[in-house]
Amino acid sequence: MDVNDWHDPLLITDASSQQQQLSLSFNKYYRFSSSCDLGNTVMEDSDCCTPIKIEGCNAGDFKDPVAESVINGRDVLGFSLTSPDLVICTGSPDIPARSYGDSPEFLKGCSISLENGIKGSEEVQAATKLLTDWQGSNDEDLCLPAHFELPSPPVVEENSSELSVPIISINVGSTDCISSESGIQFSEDKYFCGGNVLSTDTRIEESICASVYQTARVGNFSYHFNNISAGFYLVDLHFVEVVLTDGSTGDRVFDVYIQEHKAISSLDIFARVGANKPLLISDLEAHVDGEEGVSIRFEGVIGMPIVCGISIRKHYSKCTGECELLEFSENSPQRNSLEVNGDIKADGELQLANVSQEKELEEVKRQVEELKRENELKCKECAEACKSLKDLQNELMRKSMHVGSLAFAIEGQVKEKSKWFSSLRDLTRNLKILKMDQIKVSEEASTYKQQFLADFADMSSTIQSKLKEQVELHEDLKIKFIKGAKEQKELYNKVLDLKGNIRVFCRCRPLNAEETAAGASMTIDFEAAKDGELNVKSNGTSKKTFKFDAIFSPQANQAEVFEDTAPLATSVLDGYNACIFAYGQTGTGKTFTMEGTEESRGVNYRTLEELFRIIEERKNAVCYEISVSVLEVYNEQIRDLLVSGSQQGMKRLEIKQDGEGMHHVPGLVEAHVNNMNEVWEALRTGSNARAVGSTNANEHSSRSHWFVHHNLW
Ligand SMILES: Nc1ncnc2c1ncn2[C@@H]1O[C@H](COP(=O)(O)OP(=O)(O)OP(=O)(O)O)[C@@H](O)[C@H]1O
Repeated sequence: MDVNDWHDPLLITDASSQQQQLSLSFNKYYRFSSSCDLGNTVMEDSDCCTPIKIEGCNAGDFKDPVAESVINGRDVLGFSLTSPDLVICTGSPDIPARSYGDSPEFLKGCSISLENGIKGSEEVQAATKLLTDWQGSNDEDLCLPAHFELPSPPVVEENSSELSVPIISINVGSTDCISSESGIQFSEDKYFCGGNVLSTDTRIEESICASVYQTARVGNFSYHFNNISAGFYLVDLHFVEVVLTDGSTGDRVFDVYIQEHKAISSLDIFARVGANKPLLISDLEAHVDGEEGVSIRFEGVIGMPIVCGISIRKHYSKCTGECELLEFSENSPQRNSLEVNGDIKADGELQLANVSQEKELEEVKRQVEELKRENELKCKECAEACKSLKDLQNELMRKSMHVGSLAFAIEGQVKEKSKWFSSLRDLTRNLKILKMDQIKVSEEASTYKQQFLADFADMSSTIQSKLKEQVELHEDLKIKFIKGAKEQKELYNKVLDLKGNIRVFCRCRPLNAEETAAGASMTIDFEAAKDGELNVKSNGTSKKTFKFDAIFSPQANQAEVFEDTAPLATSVLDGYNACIFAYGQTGTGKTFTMEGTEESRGVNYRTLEELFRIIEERKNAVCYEISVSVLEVYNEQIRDLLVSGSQQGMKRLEIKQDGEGMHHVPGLVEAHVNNMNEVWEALRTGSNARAVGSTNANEHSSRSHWFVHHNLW
């Protein structure tokens, strides 16, 4: 805002808001551009979305209140927020802009009226009006109130007896001299400067002289009567509105200046008497000092001035006053004039009148001083009021901005809410659909359940009968299986019996490095050994023949050797006793054949593997418990190899024979095993406890007989 941009009274109103309306009236206001920057918000014309009412202007005067910055000579300010509050600012229709000017000093004349119930004090308003009038008169000195507010001009009766005979009367706009019914002579139009002549056929019959009102002068013009001598005069002006007869109030408004002092302010003939009605404004004072004559100037405010007749009369009462003041100046023209008038008063009376007038003058001066002080006081009050107005205005702006932002926020919330409502509605609808589906599904489920229960009962009875059949079949099969297995076992063992209870195999190890180095060679004919006959050759001829169940050549591996002993594992699990042992000279390969190496396991390990495989295979039918005992016969003594070294020899072990002819060693440790690892652990414990030594034929020769006994239950 620019503080210097003070203007006409300002009215702020919000015609659209349903809320409390706020209207402010100022004698001045800040001028904004059509785009107002308020804080961070730039309000453009296009932002004006609120219907706007500008008080004091006709609705059709303009469409865009901001774009129309001047209406009928008044400045108009408009701005609007998108908030529901406010805001429109316009110039007051009552006071013309040019009456005030743009002076910042006019701040003193600020008056405030808050139409929402807050009003400025009457004193402030009165002072404001007074100041306004003073400023409007453009007179720095105090003037009579009649100068700044036009009093209702008298509509003089045409036959008024108070009117004295004019010294000059002009029939304005006419070249004819006419005489009125009252005898006044209106001469032809002269003494004018500017304007145009207007004539009409309309006769204003009710006037003192209808012909006077049939011609007129229109425009900005003036009259100068320079043949009038010094003195006091009264001027009568004849008006009639014969042109804008269909117009309205405010179509033609003008001022009249006599001797360049405003004598009539904002005269609106139509407003006073309407159209085609005579209007006589009389007794307008004119004082002629010297040879200047009388000048009358007409100046338009709205439209062009118009006048039909002018009369100038002598102001006798003023002339009398002059004579009173000039009583001792015997040779003066004034005295002569007073003498002519024959109205000179006695000396005493004149002195009394003089004293009385001096007192009146003093009183008037005192009142003027008092009014000046009061004026200053009121000005201060006005300044304070204006400051609070400014604060209020700022507060109002701030509130408006706040309201605007709240409105935005609310709008956002409302949108969000409506979105949520619509989502909720959709969800509710979906929920209803789902509930209906659920009911439908429940009904179907109930139907299916009943159907299923019925079917289930049928199926259950069917299954039970089938199961019963299967159980019976199973039992039958089981009996048959057991029977078959028994038969198979018997047949199998019969086969073993047929093969012989004791079977002897011969395995020949390959020549070792020493033997090869010593030039030794094989003396066995292994081609012939395929049939179980072992020929020992000497010097190329067969020297002796041995018969075995099978003969394994040096090329036979551990798996081939185990193949012929594997069936014994099945026999053992079928309840037969079996014994596998190796016999032979030292270094011939007994340990290798029975134990083997980690890479090439021997008969022991492989037989145990086979045992546990069959146990796993039969676990659903038979439950086996396995224990392992390891003993050594060394120097014709029995040693328990699963007993720790410190306990060795504490108990003497012997081989006993029971009543059934079975041999056993009472007190021998039996280690219960569940898998191959536990068995192998027991065997390794026993192996480590064996008595070993070296012989000429074997570096790690076993010096004992080692038995591994497996008990099965
Ligand atoms: N079939 C074979 N193939 C290869 N090497 C073998 C074979 N049989 C035995 N050997 C080797 O011969 C050597 C002697 O074998 P092993 O210790 O088994 O004889 P042994 O009969 O147990 O001797 P001892 O009665 O003195 O304990 C070992 O080094 C062994 O690896």
